Amino acid sequence: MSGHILLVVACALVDADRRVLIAQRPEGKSMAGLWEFPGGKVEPGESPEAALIRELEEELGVSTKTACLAPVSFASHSYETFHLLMPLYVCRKWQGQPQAKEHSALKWVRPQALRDYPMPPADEPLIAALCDLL
Ligand SMILES: Nc1nc2c([nH]c(=O)n2[C@H]2C[C@H](O)[C@@H](COP(=O)(O)OP(=O)(O)OP(=O)(O)O)O2)c(=O)[nH]1
Ligand SMILES: [Mg+2]
Repeated sequence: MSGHILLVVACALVDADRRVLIAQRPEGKSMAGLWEFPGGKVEPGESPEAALIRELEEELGVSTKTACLAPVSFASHSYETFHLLMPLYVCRKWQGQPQAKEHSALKWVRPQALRDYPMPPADEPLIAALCDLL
């Protein structure tokens, strides 16, 4: 374990068929090419829910509200330069059609198929939690 704790919030959007939205990290970013749950860093003075609502708007162009965000689990993982603490929420109700505004691709996948997509190491335990829930 090295460095500071980085607080990142992430969201599994779940559609009517119980599929989950994953997004591919673009070239030029760390872990480029890996598939992740949309989300990002919580800014100073921001609540996790407000940060997630902001990130969903910025990254996907969808809007939702705190009442539509349900906590599922969290990731706690040591990367080389920071320790990631990442609450994962599920959201089943939002407005707008998700668009890849900051990612190179989006994909709706069944929970059991998440294992077929390379994800950051921190996300591994979250897949099981989602499979249990959905
Ligand atoms: N959003 C997201 N980040 C993840 C996941 N798994 C994982 O290890 N991370 C890591 C990657 C990054 O080191 C960190 C935050 O992601 P990020 O750099 O895209 O943060 P951000 O959206 O605020 O983007 P930026 O403005 O800093 O570019 O969390 C995940 O499933 N979703
Ligand atoms: Mg992000």
